[in-house]
Amino acid sequence: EVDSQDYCYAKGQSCSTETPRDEKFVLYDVNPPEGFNLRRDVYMRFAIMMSEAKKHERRQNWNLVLPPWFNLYHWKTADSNKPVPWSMFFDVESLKAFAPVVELFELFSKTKRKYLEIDRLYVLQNFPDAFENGVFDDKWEIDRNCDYSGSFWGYKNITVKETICVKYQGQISKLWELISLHSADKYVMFAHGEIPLHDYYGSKTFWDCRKSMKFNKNLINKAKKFIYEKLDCNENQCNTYISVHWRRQDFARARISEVPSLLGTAIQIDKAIKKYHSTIDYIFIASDAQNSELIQLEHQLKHLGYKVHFYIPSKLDLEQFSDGGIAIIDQIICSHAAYFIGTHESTFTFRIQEEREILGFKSSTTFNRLCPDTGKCSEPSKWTIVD
Ligand SMILES: C[C@@H]1O[C@H](OP(=O)(O)OP(=O)(O)OC[C@H]2O[C@@H](n3cnc4c(=O)[nH]c(N)nc43)[C@H](O)[C@@H]2O)[C@@H](O)[C@H](O)[C@@H]1O
Repeated sequence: EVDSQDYCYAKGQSCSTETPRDEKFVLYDVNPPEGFNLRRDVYMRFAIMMSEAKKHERRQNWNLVLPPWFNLYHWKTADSNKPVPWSMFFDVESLKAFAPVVELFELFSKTKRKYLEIDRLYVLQNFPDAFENGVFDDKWEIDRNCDYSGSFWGYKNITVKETICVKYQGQISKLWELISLHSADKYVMFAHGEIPLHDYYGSKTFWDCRKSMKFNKNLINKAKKFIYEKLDCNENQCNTYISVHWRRQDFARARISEVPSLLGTAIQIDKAIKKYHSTIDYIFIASDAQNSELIQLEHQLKHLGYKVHFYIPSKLDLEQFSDGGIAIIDQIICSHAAYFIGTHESTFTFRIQEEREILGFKSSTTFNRLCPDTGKCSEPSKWTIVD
């Protein structure tokens, strides 16, 4: 470990309180089955908490460690048992301009440590009854010492001094109350980071943080090249194509009251185009569907006179970008379309909608959903940008 005294003397300074030794770190992890796009929202909760901390004198030395992408349930193609840094998907300099974040590997290189011992790991858990006495209060309660079944993103050289289970509900800023229980702690981790909620969802700070989540340049370039070559557009707001996020797999099996059949999807896309943009004949479809379903949908839409495009990664693209990068490229292409139709309650769709708000599209071109073939179809929630 770099000794902060040596650091100060080497620089010929007297040691102020702001030395590397004083830097403290919050780490967090998310429930393993949660997907990529919910995890992006969990990051925002922590990033906003850490950025707000800069306003408090006693919290200014806290940093957030970006949890590597590791073993994601939906990512089956690439080598998913290697921890992937955030720079693969995001512009980390842009994240840093919003909040004090470091990649996990940077933590090792920064301190020249070979191992990391976390002072305290809080395993967050839900209260059995969130609405005790009919009200949802923000509260936490230390439960007991307990075990953690996570694997620290595959890092064998991370250990913990003490693991504590805590029932927790409410705003994320209350985590400071837990942190302050042991003021000498330098490395504090929260497991089940998805449990604390945003302090203010949809606020200006929320959107500032969201805007800072710029994608990795290679992914943007790949998506823009596709848009230019296949969808004939070189602008931020394209008027040459309509995009659809067609979430299938578990949604098609377990949410049949909320999603359309294959034929129903083609009919709805056709209707939406006729209603809003009758001159457009390019359709871009992002989907997690099986190839056989994509071929059938393409066939239906071609039959109705449309030119259908999918982004199909080459083997090299897959190796270079991995499943996560391919999903982002799909999202970027959807974001620039004249009109977007998403899947109800898919976080993949939500992130595209946010991107379109940032790009300045009219909300009426963004908050549209595929409906079930029959039965009720509620309006999608509209989370519009606050500048
Ligand atoms: C009901 C919940 O839904 C949640 O999914 P939902 O919010 O849509 O969105 P995600 O949490 O991102 O999970 C879906 C994953 O499936 C892939 N995927 C989905 N749609 C597309 C697409 O259009 N293109 C590409 N390339 N990949 C796609 C992608 O790997 C993505 O991370 C799940 O994470 C939860 O486990 C649970 O199933």
